[in-house]
Amino acid sequence: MSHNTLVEIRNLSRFYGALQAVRDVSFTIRQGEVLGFLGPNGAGKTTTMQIISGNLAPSGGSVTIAGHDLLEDPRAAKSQIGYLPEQPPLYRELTVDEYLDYCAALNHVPRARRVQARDNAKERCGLHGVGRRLIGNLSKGFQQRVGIAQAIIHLPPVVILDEPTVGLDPIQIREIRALIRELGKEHGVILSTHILPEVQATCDHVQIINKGELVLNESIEGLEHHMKSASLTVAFHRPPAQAALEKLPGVKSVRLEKEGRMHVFHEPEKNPTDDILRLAVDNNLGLYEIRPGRLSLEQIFLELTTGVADGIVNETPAIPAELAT
Ligand SMILES: Nc1ncnc2c1ncn2[C@@H]1O[C@H](COP(=O)(O)OP(=O)(O)OP(=O)(O)O)[C@@H](O)[C@H]1O
Repeated sequence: MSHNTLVEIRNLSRFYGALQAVRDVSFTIRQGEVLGFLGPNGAGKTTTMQIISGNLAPSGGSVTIAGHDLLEDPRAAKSQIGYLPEQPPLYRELTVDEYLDYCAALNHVPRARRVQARDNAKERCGLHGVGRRLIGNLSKGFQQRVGIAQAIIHLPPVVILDEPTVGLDPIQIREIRALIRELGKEHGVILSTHILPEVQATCDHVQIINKGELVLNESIEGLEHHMKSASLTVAFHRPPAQAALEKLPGVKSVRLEKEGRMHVFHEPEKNPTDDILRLAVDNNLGLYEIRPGRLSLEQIFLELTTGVADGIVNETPAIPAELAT
């Protein structure tokens, strides 16, 4: 484990009866990194988060948190983690201060340091001024801040946030994302979400899980590269059969558009431009346009999780309303 690796997951798996919800998943998180964990419903995100946070036993594999093996030394490993589950564990009848004091005690913050820990967490989460309010009377955005404050009250190196912006309005979403970026400066953060722009707005690294398997593990820069380099738009006066392009090395799929135009999706490491030019010249296809396409994260997500990249975009990707919240 390198000196700034905070979480190391090796060959993690989890069965629910016959269903394998997580399959041989391995990854690491370093200090100062916000990792976006993406996947469609039922992909295995929550199961993975619950295992890493020590709330669910894996069927196989290992989890090491800040040097502590979660299975061999669960108490030490869990003390290094702050966890905001999908349903924040809030007591609506307590005030914010009462609740955070309780969480500090639960996380073994020494009694003499609890007030300082509480004030520090409130400060970082923008909760000053609401310490005496009942949690049940706060807006959803403020309740979510309280949920994040309980996750960081003991200053854990690793913070795990499961869908932290679900149900918030756009202003609250923006504030919580800014808070997550802020947390990422000091902690290693795992952010589970199915909101794609959230990953682009807050994360340094992105992972996509599908049917329990990791299908993408990339830095945001790597993803940008993938977005730019994984497709070509080509147009012919006398278009070839789709199958002729699909046969070229590196080509994954071809989509027909109007006026002899086609989108060619290819392996990122195997650009078929030369082969397409040769095919066009050898067969007199009247090639009049060839240029790199650009995929949106949504298209990469769809391609990896359903095998279909639906359409191609120009430099400003269009994101459907339900994903763009
Ligand atoms: N306690 C359980 N018992 C049986 N099956 C479960 C249990 N929890 C989850 N599953 C199944 O395991 C798979 C992965 O579920 P999980 O909740 O980890 O996915 P997810 O990616 O978090 O989905 P979502 O985005 O819908 O929350 C799903 O098929 C789900 O139905």
